Amino acid sequence: MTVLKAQGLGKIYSSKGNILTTALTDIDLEIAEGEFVGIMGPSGSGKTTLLHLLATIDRPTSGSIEINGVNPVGFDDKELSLFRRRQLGFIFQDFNLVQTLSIKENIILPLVLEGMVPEQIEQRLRPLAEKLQIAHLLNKRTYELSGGQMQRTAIARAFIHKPSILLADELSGNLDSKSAKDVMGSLQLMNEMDRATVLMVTHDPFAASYCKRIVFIRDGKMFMEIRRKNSNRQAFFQQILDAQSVLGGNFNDVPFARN
Ligand SMILES: Nc1ncnc2c1ncn2[C@@H]1O[C@H](COP(=O)(O)OP(=O)(O)OP(=O)(O)O)[C@@H](O)[C@H]1O
Repeated sequence: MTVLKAQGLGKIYSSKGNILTTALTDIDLEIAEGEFVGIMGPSGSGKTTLLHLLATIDRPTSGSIEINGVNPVGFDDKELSLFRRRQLGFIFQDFNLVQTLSIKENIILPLVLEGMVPEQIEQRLRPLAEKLQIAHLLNKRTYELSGGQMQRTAIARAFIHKPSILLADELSGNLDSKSAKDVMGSLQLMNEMDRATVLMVTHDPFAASYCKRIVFIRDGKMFMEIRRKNSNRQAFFQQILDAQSVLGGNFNDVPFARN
């Protein structure tokens, strides 16, 4: 089943003085249920723009987007935020957790907003927290957690309402290599065991090596796509590095030692 379908997506920004910047041109992207897709490309190639369009945070200049068969084009702001809250799960580089809430309160927030009863919330929370190895942290506050623990909390919050797709923006960007490994392993677990559909933007070839498919963009256009053939993540990591060298440009590379 197709979860996300983008056709002919284009984005032109106009800034002060009527200067136009073409950020994206004619992007087609289809993501099926259970896929784990990475978007990579040199700095300024349009990755964040693409993620914002797919997340319905920004509107395309041309083309269309369907999420779960729904094109949100005519939605007003209120309908759009409800659509986003129900259909999408977000994971950000800086975690975006609420500091005044406990870890548990942070995770269950999407269910509380939907008015779910406490027993049902608990039934959703427990197995998810255990799977992400944060069950022992539920009564703590965000400042008591490590970066990796905070990001696993953010994954739990993004997934607890069973969104159609998880959208992640540089989720390993603020993490040391051990935490990045744990967080990517957790995301992989959600993908493999719970069939979470994941789309992530990343600069980091190590994080990207957990994906099953990588879409490379350059100068706002689709450049190439590579797929992981088997469970050999190290081989895929090498394939990603090779693709980056073909692509050229500034990738803000991270040390390769992580592999
Ligand atoms: N709000 C904006 N107004 C005008 N131009 C913008 C805006 N946002 C992005 N751009 C331009 O659009 C192009 C694509 O930017 P985008 O941030 O999507 O790239 P990126 O691949 O995410 O880059 P990076 O890896 O450095 O974060 C760039 O030329 C950028 O300067």
